Amino acid sequence: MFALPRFLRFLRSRGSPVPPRYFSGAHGTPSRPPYTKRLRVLVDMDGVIADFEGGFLKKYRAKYPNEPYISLENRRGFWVSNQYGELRRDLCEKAISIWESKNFFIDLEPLPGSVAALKEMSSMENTDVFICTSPIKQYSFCPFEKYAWIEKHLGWEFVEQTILTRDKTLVSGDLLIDDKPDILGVEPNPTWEHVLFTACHNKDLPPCPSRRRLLSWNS
Ligand SMILES: Cc1cn([C@H]2C[C@H](OP(=O)(O)O)[C@@H](CO)O2)c(=O)[nH]c1=O
Ligand SMILES: [Mg+2]
Repeated sequence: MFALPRFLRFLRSRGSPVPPRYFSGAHGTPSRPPYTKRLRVLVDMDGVIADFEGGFLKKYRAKYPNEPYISLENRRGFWVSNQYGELRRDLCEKAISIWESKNFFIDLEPLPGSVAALKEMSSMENTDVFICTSPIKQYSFCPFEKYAWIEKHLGWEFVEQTILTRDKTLVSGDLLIDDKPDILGVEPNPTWEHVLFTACHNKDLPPCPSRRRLLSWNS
């Protein structure tokens, strides 16, 4: 399990220079002097840099003060609406109404240390950082608010580095830092290695020796 400083050292070791013959452009001309392979890091948004779970619970409790709720400590399973539906069937729809509402995504707080960590990673030599996030299917507000959130908290440069997709397996990269335990799509062999970001809903999953975990953005 990585804490941030060790993770950053790991990134630096992955972004090491390689001989020119592996990375040349058309007709043997160097593609990007000084002949380095750049490390491409894809960073998920909700549950990794934006506090989806905390923002959900706050708005759910404000909208439904008399309904039961699940504390972050007791959250299990990726999909919030599934666990609320198990608590009581009609709570599934009530949960969905929260993230389908205007201002849900723009109002999310950044997760501690995430903004500084993204800026640090993107300033590292030979490292390209992209935000790779899935919008919800009800698209009235979410896609716009995700871009607006990124500009607000990370700056305009990161809007340029943003990929919105419902299928992350189609995006090429070296690493994907994501809180979802299973990232599936049409591509059975994505190019990236999935680093699981620890969140309230996945903290109790049994350790998986073949998958790295990043504990948090704080050292
Ligand atoms: C419905 C739901 C969505 N999400 C997030 C994940 C996706 O964003 P991201 O790819 O940035 O993690 C987005 C659409 O599903 O909403 C949750 O994290 N939990 C949920 O229960
Ligand atoms: Mg996520």
